[in-house]
Amino acid sequence: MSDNHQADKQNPEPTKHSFEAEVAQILHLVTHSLYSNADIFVRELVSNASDACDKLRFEATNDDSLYEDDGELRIRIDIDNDAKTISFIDNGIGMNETDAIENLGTIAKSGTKAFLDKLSESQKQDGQLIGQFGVGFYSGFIVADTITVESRKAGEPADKGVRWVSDGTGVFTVETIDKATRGTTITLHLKDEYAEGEDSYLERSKIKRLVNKYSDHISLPIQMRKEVWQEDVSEDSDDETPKGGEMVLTDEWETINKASALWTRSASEVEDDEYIDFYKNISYDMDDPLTWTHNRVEGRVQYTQLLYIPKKAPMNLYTREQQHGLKLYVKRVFIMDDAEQLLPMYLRFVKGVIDSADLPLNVSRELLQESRDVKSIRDGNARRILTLLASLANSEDADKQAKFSEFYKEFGDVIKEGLGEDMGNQSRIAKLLRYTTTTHDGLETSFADYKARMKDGQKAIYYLTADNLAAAKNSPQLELFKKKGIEVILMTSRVDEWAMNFLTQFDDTPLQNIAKGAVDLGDLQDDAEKEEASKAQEAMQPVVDKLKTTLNGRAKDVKVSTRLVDSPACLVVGEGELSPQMIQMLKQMGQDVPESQPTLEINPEHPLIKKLDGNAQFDDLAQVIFDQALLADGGQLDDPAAYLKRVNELLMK
Ligand SMILES: Nc1ncnc2c1ncn2[C@@H]1O[C@H](COP(=O)(O)OP(=O)(O)OP(=O)(O)O)[C@@H](O)[C@H]1O
Repeated sequence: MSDNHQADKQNPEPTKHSFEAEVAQILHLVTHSLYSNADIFVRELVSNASDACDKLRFEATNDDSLYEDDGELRIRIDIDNDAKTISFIDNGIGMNETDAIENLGTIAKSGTKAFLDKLSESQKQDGQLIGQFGVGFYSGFIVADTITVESRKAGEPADKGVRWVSDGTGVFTVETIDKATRGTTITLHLKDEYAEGEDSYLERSKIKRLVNKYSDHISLPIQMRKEVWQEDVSEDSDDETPKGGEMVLTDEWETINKASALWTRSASEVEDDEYIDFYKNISYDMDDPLTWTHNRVEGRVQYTQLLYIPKKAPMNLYTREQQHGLKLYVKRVFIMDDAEQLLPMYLRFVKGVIDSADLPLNVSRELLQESRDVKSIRDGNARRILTLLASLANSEDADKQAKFSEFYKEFGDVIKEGLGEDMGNQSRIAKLLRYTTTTHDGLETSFADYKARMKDGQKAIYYLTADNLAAAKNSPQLELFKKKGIEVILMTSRVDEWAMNFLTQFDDTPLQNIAKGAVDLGDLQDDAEKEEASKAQEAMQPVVDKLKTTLNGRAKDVKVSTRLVDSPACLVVGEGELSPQMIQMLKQMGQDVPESQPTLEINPEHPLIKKLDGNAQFDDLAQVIFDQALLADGGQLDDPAAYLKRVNELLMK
C-alpha cells in the first residue's frame, strides 16, 4: 500500500496541456491539406531523428560523456503489425519534460507564425505552399490518430524520461517515465485507412522505399529489423512434401540506406534524380529545382559545394525572416542550418550544402562572421552561382535560355541588390540584368544588347525609372528620345533606382538616368537645334523668372527644357538626388526623407506654357503645371484639394 503510494508520488497522473493556438492551426492544416502527400511523415520524422543525432554529436564535441558509452548514432524504424504502430527510434540528444512541452506544443519559429498569418484561406488548401515551411513532427498526424513520444535527454538520469501523448486535436498529456536508453522513440498509432490495404504503412517494403526515396542522403544508418525466411518444419518427419514457410522478423537490425552523404560523392556518380530528391529533402520545395552545381573546391580553403537554384521565389523572399538555405557541415558533421555567412544577401534564395574540412567543429555563428575562410567560401559560392547563371543566359540552347528567363522572372529583382552589395561582382551581375525598352518589349534586353543597338554618336546608355510600365512609357522625359528614335531602357521595379545608384557604367559606356541632371545628347543634337534652344531660352526668360518666384519653396530652379516635345513641363532632379517616385516609396516605408526640391523644366513650344506670359491667372496656372509634372513623375500631391480647386477654376474660365 505504502509502496503504491510511493509509486504514485514518483509517477503521478499524466498532466494535460493545450497546444498553442498556432500549433492547433498547423495541425488542422496538415491533416486537412496534406493527406495526398501522406508519405512525407517518413521524411519528416527521419529528418528530426537525424537532427537530434546531429545535435548530440555537436554537443558531445565539448562533453564526451553525453554519449553514455553509446557513440554509434543511428535511426531505427520498427513496425508492429498487431498493434498497428510504426516507431521512429533514435539515440540522439533526446528531450526532457520541459523540452517536450516546449518543442512539441509550441512553434518556436516566428517565421512560421508569420507565414501562417499570411496564407489566405484559399491558399491554405495548397499543399505546395504548406510544404514550403516544413510541417515537421506534426506530419505524423496525417496518418496517425495518436502519437506517443518517449524520450530521455542525453546526460540526464534514467528516471527523468518523459512520455508525451496526443491525438492531434486540442490537447496533449505528459508524464515522467523511466527510460534507460538515451534518445527519442516516436510511435504512430496508424489510422485504420493507413493500416490496411494498399495504403498501409505497415508494409516494410513501402517504408524501405520511402526511406530510399526521401532520406537516402542521411549520413546516419537508418535501420529496420532483419526479416528471414523460415521454412515450415512439420512435426511429421515422414512427410516429404514441402510445407512452405514465411518471412519472420528477427531481433537483428539491418541498415537500409546507403548512409553516404550525397554531396561527398563525385558529381559524375550522382544521377539527376538523386540530386532532385536531395533538393526536395533539404528545401521543403515540392517542385524540382531549376538547376544546380556541385563542385569540390580546392584552394586556400577546401570545401564541397552543392548549390541549387529553386524554380519559384518563396513568399518570404523580401521579409526579414527569410532563411538562408545553406546547411553547413564540417567533415560530414552537421553544424548549422541557414548559414547566412556563406552567401551574400542577394543570393539568399540559393539552397544547398557546404561541407568543409577546414573549419573547426565548434564553429559558431559569431565565429563564422569573422572567419577569413568563411569569407573565401562565400566569395566562391557567389562566383559559382553567377557563373552558373551566366552559362544559362549566354547559352545557345533554347532550354537553357528558357530556364534563365524563368529564373529572371522570379529572382531578377533580388540579384539587382547585388549591384550595391557585391561591388566585386558588379559587372558579372550587370551582365545578367534584362529590361524592357522603348523599342523592345519583354524582359529581354541586356545592357550589351542595348549597346549593340546604340545610334552612331550616342555616348551613353539611357534609362528611365518609373512605378510601372505604363507610367514609364508615357513619361514626358521620353519625348525627345522618341522623336530622335533613341532607345531608352525602362526600369520599373522598386529596387531599380536604388540599385542603379551603384552602377554608373557598363563596359566603359556611362549609364544615364534621363530624369536626372541635364540631358546631353551630344552628337545626336545638331547645331540648329542647339541654337533654337538658346533662342527659346532667351525669349522665355521673363516667364522663367516669374515662375521661379511663384514656385519658390517647391522648385529649386526653373529651366527651359530641351527634352520635351508634347508635354508642357517635367521635373528633373540632380545627379545623385532622389526622384519623386523614390521619395514617395521611402515615405510609404515610414522612412525620413530629406527634403529636396526638383527643377521644373518647361517646354517653350507648348500652348499652355505660351499662355503663361501676361496671364491674369499666372500663379494658379504655374502651380497646376508643377503639380501635373509631379503626378506624371509618380510623385504625390501634398494638397490634392487645392490642386482640384485650381484646375476647376481654370476650366471654368
Ligand atoms: N526525434 C527528436 N529528438 C529530439 N527532439 C525532437 C525530435 N523530434 C522533434 N524534436 C523537437 O521538436 C521540435 C519540433 O519539431 P518539428 O519537426 O515540428 O520542427 P523542426 O524540426 O524544428 O522544424 P522543421 O521540421 O520544420 O524543420 C524540434 O525542433 C526538436 O526540438
